[in-house]
Amino acid sequence: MMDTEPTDIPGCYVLQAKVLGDPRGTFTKTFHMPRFEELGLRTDWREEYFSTSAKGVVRGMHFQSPPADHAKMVFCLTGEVLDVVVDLRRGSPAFGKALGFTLSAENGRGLYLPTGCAHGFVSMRDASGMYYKVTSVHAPDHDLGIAWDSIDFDWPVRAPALSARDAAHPRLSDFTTPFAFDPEGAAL
Ligand SMILES: Cc1cn([C@H]2C[C@H](O)[C@@H](COP(=O)(O)OP(=O)(O)O[C@H]3O[C@H](C)C(=O)[C@H](O)[C@H]3O)O2)c(=O)[nH]c1=O
Repeated sequence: MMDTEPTDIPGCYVLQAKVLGDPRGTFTKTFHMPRFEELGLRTDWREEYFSTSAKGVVRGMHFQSPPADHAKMVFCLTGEVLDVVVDLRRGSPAFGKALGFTLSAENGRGLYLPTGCAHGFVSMRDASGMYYKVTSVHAPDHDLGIAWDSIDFDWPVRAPALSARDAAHPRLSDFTTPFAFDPEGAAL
């Protein structure tokens, strides 16, 4: 059954799924409504999607601005990524803090991000598949980002493959956050 590990960003948790193996391969459950409710995690998901990335690709750092902001959960279904989250919530004790977590099909680890955090990753192997659930539908006008290399994080790549959009995001130092930290809601 799913377990969570708190991180140094309030409301951001590592999700540890149980990877069940047998001679055919593996079975990993990434969402279970009663368990998520028991863990105090959101269950009001509105969209899910997945992407595949070649080795050395960076996607991020993305978020959706209010009123389309969302909580997000991600799992790496194939390959391996270094998943990165940065806290953009004014007043958070971890404001501006960036953390990285190795996610892979083998380790069954996912990440749960509350609203007000930006998300990205670098693919560490070819064809790394990332699966997402988010609590709001895609809103192109609110689908924003921060330059991947402007956060306080030591990426293992120096010249990654980026989309033109990701190459053009503002730097964190030039960004005025629309998010405020809510100590009551930190668990979500
Ligand atoms: C997110 C999204 C994208 N799109 C379209 C827009 C583009 O034509 C195409 C690829 O979009 P984008 O380059 O933004 O995809 P990623 O760079 O993988 O972005 C994702 O990866 C980062 C790391 C995240 O954390 C975000 O959840 C998500 O934005 O799909 C849609 O039609 N619906 C959607 O919900």
